[in-house]
Amino acid sequence: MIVLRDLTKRYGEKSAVAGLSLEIKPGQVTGFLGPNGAGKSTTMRLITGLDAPTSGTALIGGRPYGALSHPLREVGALLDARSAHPGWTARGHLLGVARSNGISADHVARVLELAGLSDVAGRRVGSFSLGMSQRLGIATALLGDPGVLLFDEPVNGLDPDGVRWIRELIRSLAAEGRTVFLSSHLMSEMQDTADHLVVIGRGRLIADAPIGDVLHSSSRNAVRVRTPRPDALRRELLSSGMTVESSAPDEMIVSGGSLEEIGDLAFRHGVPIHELTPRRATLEQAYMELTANSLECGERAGK
Ligand SMILES: Nc1ncnc2c1ncn2[C@@H]1O[C@H](COP(=O)(O)OP(=O)(O)OP(=O)(O)O)[C@@H](O)[C@H]1O
Repeated sequence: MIVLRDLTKRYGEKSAVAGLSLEIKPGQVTGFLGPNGAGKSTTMRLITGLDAPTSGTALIGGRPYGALSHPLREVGALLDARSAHPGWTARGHLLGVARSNGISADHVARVLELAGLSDVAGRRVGSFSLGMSQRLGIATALLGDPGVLLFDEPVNGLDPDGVRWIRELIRSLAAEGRTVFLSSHLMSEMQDTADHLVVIGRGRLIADAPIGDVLHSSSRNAVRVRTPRPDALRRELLSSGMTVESSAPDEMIVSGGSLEEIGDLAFRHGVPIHELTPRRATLEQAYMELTANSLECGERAGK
């Protein structure tokens, strides 16, 4: 479990993270979203002790990173894929990290295998593609078999096979009961991977909710209706306060009412229905609405 309490980081006049309080729970994948510059990487750096907060706390299993006696056994992080020294081999890099963290060398072969790097373990890291470097970063994060994992843009540079591999790995790590905190700008990937979402903007919390709730709250959820009497149905839908958009002569997209409400209304007025299909909002649509609103609020608050 990761607990943030009023976490704040200022760089000069600028607040990169501004009073963030939340709990990132074990046994699920928590997706971390926000526009460029929202403060995601800074938050991850504060959690992993790479930067010190201006005020507030970031706790892993109840303690700040600096108080962990064997940090890599408690928290693994992929924050910068190119952080390994280019002159080392992949195996040499992992052995060095294992040694300095009191982790048995046996774990090196295990994570090389897990990350699909066994065949290139003797190659210098400097010759690695971005995708191979991402895999090495993930192997390093998993080296101490930690209960808490942070991944900042882990699919960056991976090919479609690699993207699927990391999605399945991340899901299995959460299924094992670990705390997994994942940032990505790829909304479709996040929609497939995360159980819970934390959205921030300008360093402040915008949403902290199960992904289903975030999707459900979008105004882009609608119902597609086909009827041979569109004018009659439109009149009744509009007078019930719903919004109607025509998509074809006999077809309309209705928002502001559930499938059941629309079906019942049509039945009451004797309008035949040929199709009634829910049109679910995508995470991208829900996210755009959430972050657009936050910008408006931020601008209003700044006036
Ligand atoms: N070392 C630093 N010195 C000064 N400002 C910084 C520093 N690190 C981050 N910032 C600023 O803090 C804000 C948050 O940056 P951060 O990198 O955490 O955002 P992010 O959400 O990770 O963005 P992205 O999606 O682009 O990676 C930005 O305005 C950034 O310019």
